[in-house]
Parts: sequence; structure tokens; C-alpha cells
Amino acid sequence: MRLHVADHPLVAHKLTVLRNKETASPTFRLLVDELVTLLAYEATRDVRVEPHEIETPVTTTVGVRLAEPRPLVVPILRAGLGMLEGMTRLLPTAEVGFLGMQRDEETLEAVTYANRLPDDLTGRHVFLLDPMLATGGTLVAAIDYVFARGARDVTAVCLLAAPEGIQVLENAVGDRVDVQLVVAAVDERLNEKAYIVPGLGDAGDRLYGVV
Ligand SMILES: O=P(O)(O)OC[C@H]1O[C@H](OP(=O)(O)OP(=O)(O)O)[C@H](O)[C@@H]1O
Ligand SMILES: O=c1cc[nH]c(=O)[nH]1
Ligand SMILES: [Mg+2]
Repeated sequence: MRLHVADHPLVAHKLTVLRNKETASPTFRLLVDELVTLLAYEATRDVRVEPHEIETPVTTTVGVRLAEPRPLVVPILRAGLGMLEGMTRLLPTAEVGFLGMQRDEETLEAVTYANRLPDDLTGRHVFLLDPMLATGGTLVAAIDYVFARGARDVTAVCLLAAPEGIQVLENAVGDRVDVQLVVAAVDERLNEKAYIVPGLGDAGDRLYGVV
């Protein structure tokens, strides 16, 4: 697995505001959107393109365009939904699939309550969106789903990751270079409730409220 940690003062600044418990939902949503757009630039570095000939007002030239099959962007509900706009702003022609997954706060197991992915993902580059990588259970399950359907490259875009979750992900995918994790920051650890420390709390609740 390849790991990319954003190293940029604007990312660090926005993340600090996001972590602040005084930051209310409207600002929190805006910051998640902005952060994803910054991460998306790095996450799409390996997106597949093909040669494409065009005419400029001056001459004919060969540039590139996104290759088929189109990338698939998959937000993991709920919290991942807050990252969708920011990602598709950079990849407007991508298709979008959905995975609804909730961590059982007792057992910490990921429970899937919605799965709306194309049946055949053969050769597709899949971008999984979830702000939080804590124990890694959710992301490993999501990666299993898309590989089982034939996806080729999988890039997970997260805002915060715990070292424990990164290790779980690495154990699950081994040395597959077609799996990439792009994060804004790697935090210190998980606490006794498997929340990321220092973290930002429950991302879904901060985006959409406590349900
Ligand atoms: O790495 P893990 O230990 O599996 O935990 C991370 C998951 O927990 C959060 O979702 P949550 O279960 O709170 O659902 P929500 O997005 O609906 O709030 C988060 O958005 C991840 O999906
Ligand atoms: O810190 C955490 C861990 C799991 N899910 C969250 O939303 N936050
Ligand atoms: Mg939640």
C-alpha cells in the first residue's frame, strides 16, 4: 500500500479549525469540502489518461483526456457524503456509487446497511471517501467490496487516520501497490472507545448532527 500524507500549511490550518470543538456544522462542512479538494489533487495523480488530439486556434496538438472506463467515486455514508462535492469538483465525469456503513460502537465491527455499486468494476479506478480511518474495519470492508467486483486501483481519501488503522489496512492489502491511502494527517492513537486522538470527534455527527 502506498501512503501519502498531505504536507501543506493550508491543509494544516484548515484541519486545525476543523478539529476545534467550537466549529459549528456549517463551517465544518465548508472546511471538509475545501480539504477534500486539496487532497483530491494528490489522490488523482495516477488517474488514467489517454492521448487526445485537438485543434487549437493555431494548430493541431495531442493532449490527454480521462481514459475509459471512468473513475468511480464512492462516499462511505454518512460522513463520506461530506467529501463528495469536493472530489467530483475535480473529477466531474466520474460515476458515483454509495456504501452505507456504520461502525457498531460496542463491537467496533462495520455493519453495511446500503450498497449501491455497479456490479462490474473491472479495470475501474475507485476513490473511496471517508473522513475517518480509526480501527480500519470500515475501510477494509469497503476495499473488499470493490475488489470483489473487479476494481483495479483503489485510492482511499481520508482526513484523519490513526496509526492503528493504517496498520490494519496494510495487513489487509499487503504490498499491493494499486491501493493508495491519501490523508490530511496521521494522528497519535485511538482512545479506549476507538476514537482518534486528538481527532475531531464523530465526523458524521459534526457534519449532520447526532442521530
Ligand atoms: O475505522 P473504523 O473504526 O471502522 O471507524 C471509522 C468509521 O466510523 C465513522 O463512521 P460511523 O460509523 O460513525 O458512521 P456515520 O458516518 O454514519 O457517522 C467514520 O466515518 C468511518 O466510516
Ligand atoms: O474518531 C473517530 C472514530 C471513528 N469515527 C469518527 O467519526 N471519529
Ligand atoms: Mg459517526
